[in-house]
Amino acid sequence: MANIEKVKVLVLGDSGVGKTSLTHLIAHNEPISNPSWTVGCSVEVKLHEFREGTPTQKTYFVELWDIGGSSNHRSTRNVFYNPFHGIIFVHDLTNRKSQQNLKQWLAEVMSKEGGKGKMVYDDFDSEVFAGSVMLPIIVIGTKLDQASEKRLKMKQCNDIAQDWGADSIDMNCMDPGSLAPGSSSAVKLSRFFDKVIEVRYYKKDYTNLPNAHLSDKRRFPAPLLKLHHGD
Ligand SMILES: Nc1nc2c(ncn2[C@@H]2O[C@H](COP(=O)(O)OP(=O)(O)OP(=O)(O)O)[C@@H](O)[C@H]2O)c(=O)[nH]1
Repeated sequence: MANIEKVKVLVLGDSGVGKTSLTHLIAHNEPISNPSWTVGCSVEVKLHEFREGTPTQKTYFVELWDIGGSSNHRSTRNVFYNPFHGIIFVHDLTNRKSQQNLKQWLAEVMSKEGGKGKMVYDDFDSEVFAGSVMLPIIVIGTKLDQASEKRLKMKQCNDIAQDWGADSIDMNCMDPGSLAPGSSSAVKLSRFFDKVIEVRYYKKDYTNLPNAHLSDKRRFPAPLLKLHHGD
């Protein structure tokens, strides 16, 4: 176990959207009955089989950094942000505002004062790789069990994941079957973690990896965020 390499994934979204519930389900394969309000940050670890079922299969640790969503802690939580290798954006399907607020979460996590200067963020551009920092993301909508048909239709018309070109999952975090092995949600999540690991550990050889073409959305549905340094 000592030699297992790890990646760090941030879990971001408004307070109460279900980040702790989601993180627990991913890490333990079972729902949490009574999640407490996250103060600061809590970290869960998942063992992930990278490129499962292929000759190059390898085990990695995925650290899931569940960041407390309360706006009271906005000014201090940036200590948890860097460095990280991917982001799970979480919103509540019964609360449209929580989806819109993900833009602010994106801006918050990408703005870093000091050090190398203030970072700015571009629109998501899944076609751009070279010469930039690459960041895999995925958007997860929670409380599917409580969302009305009307709300889900509205979301389809105004879907932030689509706007960003990101992959997305809608799910009930209280249902242990939501991420059942082989389900489309589990496959999407597994591919997202694969992507995080590839960008983190295989970046130099990325263009030489088999099937490592952004246009191949079946293999790499998670988009990449292009970052650059601004003034
Ligand atoms: N029915 C239902 N309830 C959910 C779901 N996900 C989370 N909840 C409930 O929503 C409430 C808030 O969930 P948390 O996981 O604590 O939310 P959080 O985003 O971690 O909140 P903060 O710690 O304040 O940032 C809890 O009562 C959960 O049981 C879901 O998919 N379905």
